[in-house]
Amino acid sequence: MNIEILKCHGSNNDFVLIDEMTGAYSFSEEDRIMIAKTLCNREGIVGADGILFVLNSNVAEAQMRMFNPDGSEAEMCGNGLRCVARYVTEKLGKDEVVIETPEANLPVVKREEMYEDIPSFEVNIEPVSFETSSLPLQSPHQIHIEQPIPTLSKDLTFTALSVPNPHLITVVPEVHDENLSWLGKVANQDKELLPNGVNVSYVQPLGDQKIFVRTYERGVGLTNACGTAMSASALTTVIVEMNQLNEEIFVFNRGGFVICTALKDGDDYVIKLRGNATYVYSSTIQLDEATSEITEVKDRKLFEAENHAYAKMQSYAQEQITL
Ligand SMILES: N[C@@H](CCC[C@H](N)C(=O)O)C(=O)O
Repeated sequence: MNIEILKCHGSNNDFVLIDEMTGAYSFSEEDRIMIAKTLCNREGIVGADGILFVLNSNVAEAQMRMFNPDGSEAEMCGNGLRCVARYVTEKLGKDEVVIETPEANLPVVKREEMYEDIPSFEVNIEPVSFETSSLPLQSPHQIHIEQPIPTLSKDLTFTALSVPNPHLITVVPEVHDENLSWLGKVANQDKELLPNGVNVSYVQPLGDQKIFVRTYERGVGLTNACGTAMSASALTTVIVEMNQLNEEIFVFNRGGFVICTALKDGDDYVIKLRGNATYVYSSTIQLDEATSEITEVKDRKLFEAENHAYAKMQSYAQEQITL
């Protein structure tokens, strides 16, 4: 099969976007899983942290389905949603649209550039739940905020929340990649504790309304950034009174930065996630269904100017982390 792909990223959390609205595809669920495993493979020709399938919707301007490199489908993807937001708004010539996702129809809007020449979008991250049953997490607590999980760590405390994909957040004085990687693997192997797996994040405070977040993503491993994890982390720092509700929180990561604002509407929280949506290249690939191998890549078009602009933003972000 021939598939037109758009390689894109949010905070260097990179995706392959496939437009099923205009492309004459008729993918089965098995096809989508195979496509995710094949195209995300870092040892293959493309390599990515996930696939964004953009489909028609009966209730919104478009629908997003996100698949991890292991072929599992996620309830939500914050960085990916910004890329889909850009793709759909540009395609329809609008500044804001609603995107259907597995658990919510979410408003997305084009915003002023957060850095020179960086296309920037804001998306809603919701529904948010602190009920342990929403992840689910096997816990003696109905709400698990800054509590230990003895099978994961003797020293750390964790906050569990779904946004609506599942997250465990732990605030640490310093981020150690090896520890996080170990913790992420153990948490995702323990199906009694976390039957649906979990995204695990370390949050390092950097000052007033400023944090650094590193995430082990379910179905992927350590990534440069995870939009839902940064949103869940920002909200967690508000809940533990480290940062302020209704105020912008600058969230730095390995691939750049985003701006999160946690809001409360009655009893419900919602997080606004603002950040880049950058196109890397587009091309057409030929995928052999029998062998699941990419046999040809053609018409590769690199988005040189915006990649150059993003490199500048990333250098700025890395400077902020080390200040
Ligand atoms: N990188 C994404 C989250 C992708 C899904 C995640 N790995 C999961 O399985 O929940 C983001 O930007 O939110």
